[in-house]
Amino acid sequence: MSFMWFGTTPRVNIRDPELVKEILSTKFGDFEKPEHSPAVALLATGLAHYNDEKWGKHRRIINPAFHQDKLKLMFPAFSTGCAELINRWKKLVDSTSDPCEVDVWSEFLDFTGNVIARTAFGSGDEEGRRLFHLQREQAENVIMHRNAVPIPGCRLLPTKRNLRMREIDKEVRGILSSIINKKLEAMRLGDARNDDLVGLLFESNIKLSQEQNNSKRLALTTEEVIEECKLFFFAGQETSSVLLTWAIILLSVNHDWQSGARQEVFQVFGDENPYLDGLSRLKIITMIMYEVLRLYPSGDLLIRQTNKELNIGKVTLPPGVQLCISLLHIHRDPQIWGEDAGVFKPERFSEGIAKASGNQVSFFPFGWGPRICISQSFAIIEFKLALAIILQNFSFELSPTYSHAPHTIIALHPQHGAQVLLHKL
Ligand code: HEM
Repeated sequence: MSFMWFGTTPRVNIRDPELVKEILSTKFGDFEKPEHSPAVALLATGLAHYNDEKWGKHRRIINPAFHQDKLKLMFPAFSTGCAELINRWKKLVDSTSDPCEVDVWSEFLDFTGNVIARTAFGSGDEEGRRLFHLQREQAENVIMHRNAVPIPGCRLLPTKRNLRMREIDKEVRGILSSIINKKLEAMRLGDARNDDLVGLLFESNIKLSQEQNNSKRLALTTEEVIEECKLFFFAGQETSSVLLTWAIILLSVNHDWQSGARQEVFQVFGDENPYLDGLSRLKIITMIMYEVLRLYPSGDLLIRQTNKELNIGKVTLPPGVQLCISLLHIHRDPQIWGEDAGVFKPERFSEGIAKASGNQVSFFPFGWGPRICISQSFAIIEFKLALAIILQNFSFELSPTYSHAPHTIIALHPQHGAQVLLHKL
């Protein structure tokens, strides 16, 4: 445990798996996620109203969106997104020379954004696509905001960027309100689909209201549903695109693993389009995914803030202290993973996560405990499907223009892009 200051906030760095377990599994109310800065809040404040005090044990009932049966309904949206990606890459290779250089980072941002747009609002929904572009622009503005020299009150000034951020927020809210109202009307007429996120949110919202004294009032207000939808864009796009990006980079330099994974995909699916049930039979791809998430966890830092005086290990902390859990440090700690902790070795996971991590909380790319990622299954299916289809259609190697510079801006990005050379199979 080490101490530091973050501005005026005291911070404690946590590296010990036992303490990680203690902090992440502590019952609701002892810790909260710290509030977002106002700039990030414009992008998504959903996390703020995952307020434990307000939602208590019901907090997760509003998010059943990614249960296995619901994922089946969403699978066509994943497949359509993948087909579009592959067709675009094929055209690119055909229109240039083979091999063709592609920056997979920006490609995967588009892909995961499209998947979220479809799974959130229904296939081919233009409003979903518009939202995705607006939220993407908003994310870029937030990043520039975070990189700017912090001058107190500067966010309130009517600068070009500040005005644009508010304009985007207004348009996003307008589109989401219209989608939500259309859904409500469809539900009233008994004509609502429940295979997209908004439909599922409403379904669980009504269920929760019924559980709460059979009240007719919906548990979530429209405003809260709007924030929920914004959060899904924010939480679901960057993380998944980062995972696919690092996987392609690592497989570009580990050709034996790339060929092994391709062989496995052909064994399970042949030339057929991958289907949901078959994805769970992809053992090598699962090992690769875990090893990528170990070395390049999409979100590399989890933060909690003490709500009251608490004993953490042997130390008593006052309220208001931030606890920073660095996934990067723990995932790469040689004392836990051995001297080759920094080396890509998917075989570590050949007997599962518990064996690889020595039965301790030393591998937790999706978080751990009560606030674990609600969309873990969604993200895993999206990853396996996309990688399987890419491997069926292309081989790839690192481009000479690629320079390895992982850096954290919200998620662990490749700073200068992720250029690879694609060969059509
Ligand atoms: C590779 C993909 C992903 C990774 C590595 C990932 C990782 C994480 C982690 C580490 C947390 C816990 C944060 C904490 O404890 O402070 C989290 C929470 C969350 N994730 Fe994901 N995530 C991924 C994909 C997604 C997707 C696709 C969505 C939505 C469609 C999503 C929605 C959320 C939400 C809403 C939370 C907040 C849960 C809460 O606070 O209770 N994530 N994710």
